[in-house]
Amino acid sequence: MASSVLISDTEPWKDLKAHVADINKTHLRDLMNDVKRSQLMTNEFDGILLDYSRQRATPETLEKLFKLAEAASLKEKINRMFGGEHINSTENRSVLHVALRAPRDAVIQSDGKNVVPDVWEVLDKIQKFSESIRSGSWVGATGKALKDVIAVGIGGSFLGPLFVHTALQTDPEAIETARGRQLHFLANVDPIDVARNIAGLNPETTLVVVVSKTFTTAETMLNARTLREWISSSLGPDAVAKHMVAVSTNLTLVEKFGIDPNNAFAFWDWVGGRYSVCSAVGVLPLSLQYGFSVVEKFLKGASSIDQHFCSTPFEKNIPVLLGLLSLWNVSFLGYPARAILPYSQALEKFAPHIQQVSMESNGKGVSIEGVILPFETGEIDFGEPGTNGQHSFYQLIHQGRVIPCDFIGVVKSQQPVYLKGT
Ligand SMILES: O=P(O)(O)OC[C@H]1O[C@H](O)[C@H](O)[C@@H](O)[C@@H]1O
Repeated sequence: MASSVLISDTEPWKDLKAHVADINKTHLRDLMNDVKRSQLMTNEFDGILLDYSRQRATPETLEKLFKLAEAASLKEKINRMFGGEHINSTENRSVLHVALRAPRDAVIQSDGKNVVPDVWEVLDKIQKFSESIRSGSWVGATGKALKDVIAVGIGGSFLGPLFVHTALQTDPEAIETARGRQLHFLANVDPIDVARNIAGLNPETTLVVVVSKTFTTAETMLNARTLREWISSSLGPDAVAKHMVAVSTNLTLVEKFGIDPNNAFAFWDWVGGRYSVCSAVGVLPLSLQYGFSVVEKFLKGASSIDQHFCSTPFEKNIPVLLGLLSLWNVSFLGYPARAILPYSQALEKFAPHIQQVSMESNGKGVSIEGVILPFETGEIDFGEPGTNGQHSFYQLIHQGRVIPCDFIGVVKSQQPVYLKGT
């Protein structure tokens, strides 16, 4: 497809537009009676089962969506991303968050350089540093071990790490490795958030991690200055070196702020802030709380789905299927919202994380060439764990508007409780 042609001007798009009328004649009840269709519309990878049989779509819809993906050169675009090409055209940068979780021996190039050794240099540094804090070999200004951590950051420097922390909190292995430690997140510029975070904490035993890709974000810098004052007014200005570290791509500003560059953990401009949870942004605070080996498992899981996304044919490719179905719902069927409904309290912060990842990326009013789009894009994501949401907004979903829902179930709970006789 020539880059100046809008996707909505292609034949596969027009074909899907016409197909909407066919789907409008069907009822989900009848679609679900078609056993073969239901079997076709499931897919499994690495313990994840995707069942999309309850979408308002048929195998024919899928065929048409795959043709649209072809017209959009989706496969080539995926290859270009993994190949380190500058697909972030507005900033002229590679988009390589996948390199953050690549195995040590992988080769991923950006601007003619393999970036994987740089990634592992920082991961090794995090492992060493977090072990020294956790073991008590690194102590604070008054000689006490640092058992509590406040991670200061907002947006992508907050939501991903908070999501993973919330998910790990009730994992049996992570409970053991986090014993005696606390991890807090300070994001809001409202001083109430500072007050809540430091309540009950002692600066003598607290480590502050300032997390900011740019190191200029107003909220984060104000909160960082507030905590610097909290530490230095209680322990003296020299204590800052022992009690504050940073994660950033802007190491010059980190040093200017007064943090020892040896205690700064780098990442790179080819990591979009909202996709940075697998960089030091997430790995440092989470390793301090749970130990590096627990966090490494998270990186391995992310790497596994990267491989799946990169190499699996679209018919079986879970991220591609989810993306195409979202496009179908939003831009063809006209459903603007999507509810994310995990039936697991551990996934409580999943919807806010996806909100940023999806809504800060998609839903633009113009094409990548700046041409105004004649159709709606991007979904409004919201969600709550079930069953809480059932007693709140499900009423509207049942009886009011049509809202496509992603139900997420877990087969084996982190915390199984079986009450006899129920
Ligand atoms: O990590 P920082 O540079 O402090 O940025 C924090 C956030 O700032 C802005 O809101 C950007 O739109 C977000 O994508 C980013 O995550």
